[in-house]
Amino acid sequence: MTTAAIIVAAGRGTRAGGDLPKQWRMLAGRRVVDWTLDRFAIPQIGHIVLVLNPEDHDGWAEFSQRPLMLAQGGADRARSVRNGLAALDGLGITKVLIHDVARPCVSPDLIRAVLNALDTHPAAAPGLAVTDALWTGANNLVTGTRSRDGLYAAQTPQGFRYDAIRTAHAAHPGGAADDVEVARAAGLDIAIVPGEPDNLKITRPEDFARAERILRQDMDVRLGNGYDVHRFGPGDHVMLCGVRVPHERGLQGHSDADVGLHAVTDALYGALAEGDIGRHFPPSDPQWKGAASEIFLRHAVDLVRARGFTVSNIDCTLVCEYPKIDPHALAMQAEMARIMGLDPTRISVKATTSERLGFTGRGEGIAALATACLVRT
Ligand SMILES: Nc1ccn([C@@H]2O[C@H](COP(=O)(O)OP(=O)(O)OP(=O)(O)O)[C@@H](O)[C@H]2O)c(=O)n1
Ligand SMILES: C[C@](O)(CO)[C@H](O)COP(=O)(O)O
Repeated sequence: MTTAAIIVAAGRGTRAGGDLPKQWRMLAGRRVVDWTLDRFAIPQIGHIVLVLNPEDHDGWAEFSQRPLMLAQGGADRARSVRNGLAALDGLGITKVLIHDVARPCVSPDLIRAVLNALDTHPAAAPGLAVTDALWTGANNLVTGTRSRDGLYAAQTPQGFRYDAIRTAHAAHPGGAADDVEVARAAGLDIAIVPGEPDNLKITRPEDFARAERILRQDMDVRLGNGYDVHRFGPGDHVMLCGVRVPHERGLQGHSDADVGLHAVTDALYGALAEGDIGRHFPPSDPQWKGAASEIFLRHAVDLVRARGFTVSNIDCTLVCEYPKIDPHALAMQAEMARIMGLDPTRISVKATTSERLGFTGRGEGIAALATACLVRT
C-alpha cells in the first residue's frame, strides 16, 4: 500500500489550556488522539505515522505497541511534519496526507475526497469558503472591511504526492503555517477540496465542547454478545484467548478450539448483525482444520473497521474449574490487544468457576462469554 497519513501530535496545546496537551485530553469518552487516529483507519491508507513530542513518554510507550510508525516532533509544526515525512523514506509512498491531531472530527469522506483529488493534482487540501463579512480592527474598534471573495479557511488533511512535498519541505526556509504554504513555495498546484464546518481544530478551551457535541451527535453504538463451549479431550495444553496454557487435557474442536477468541469473535459479528464464526468459516471447510483462531478474530475486526466502526471495549469471561485463568489473564489481555490492534485497557479477561455444577463444574469442557461494544461516529 503506497498511501500514508502523518498525524502531527507533538504540539503543547498552550492555547487550549488544561493540565495535559490537548491531544491527550478526553473528548466524548476517548482521548483526542484516539478519535483522530481512528478516522484514518480506512482501507485506502496503508501506513500511519504519529509524530510525538519527545516529552510524551507515556505516549511513546503506548503507541510503540501499536501497528503504527512513530516519529519525533520538532520545535514547530513544520519540523514535526518533516520528521514524519522522513520516517516514510524508502517505503515507496506515492501519496501522503498530513493532518493535525487537533482535528478529531474530520470525516472519512473528506479524507477520501482529498486522496481522490491527488489522482489529478500534485496537492489538494480542504478549504472552507469564508461566509462571514470580514473586518480589520484595533482596540475593540472596527478599522476597516475586507472582501471575503476568494478567501478560504484552511483545514487538514492536506494531501500531496510524496516526493513533491518531501522535496518542497527540504527546500523551505521554515516558519510555514501549513504544508500548503510549503507546497506553494515550491510551485505546486493545489486543488481546493470543499472543507467541512465540523472539521474544527481544537485550539481554545471552548473548542472541546463544540467538538464533543459534533462527535456525539451521530454516534452509533452497537453491542454484541458471544458464547462458546469446547469439550475436553486428550492433550497437554489449551489455547485460551490466544495464549497457550499448559493443562492435563486439550480442548477439542475443528480449529485450535480457542473458546475465548471464538466468543469474542462472535460478539463482534453479533454487534454487526453478521451471524457467527460458522457463517464466515464453515466447519465443513477443511482449510480451517486446526486453524489458529486469531484468523477468525482478525477477520471480525477487519469487518468492524470496514463498516466504519471502532471497537470500544471487549469483556470476556471464561467458565471453568481448571486450568486456573488468573495467572494468564494479563497475557490473554495483551494477546487479544495485539491481535485486535487495541489498547489493552479496552480488553477485559476474567474467569469464574460454576461451583462444580454442570458440565464446566464436572470438568467436561470450558465455556466462554463475551460482550463487544462498537462505536461509529
Ligand atoms: N512542534 C509542533 C507544534 C505543533 N504540532 C502539531 O500541529 C498541529 C496544529 O498545531 P496547533 O493547533 O497550533 O497545536 P499546538 O502547537 O499543540 O497548540 P498551541 O499553539 O496552542 O500550543 C497540532 O496537531 C500539533 O500537535 C506538532 O506536531 N509539532
Ligand atoms: C494547518 C492548520 O490546521 C491549517 O488551518 C493550522 O494552520 C495549524 O495550526 P495553527 O493554529 O496555525 O498553529
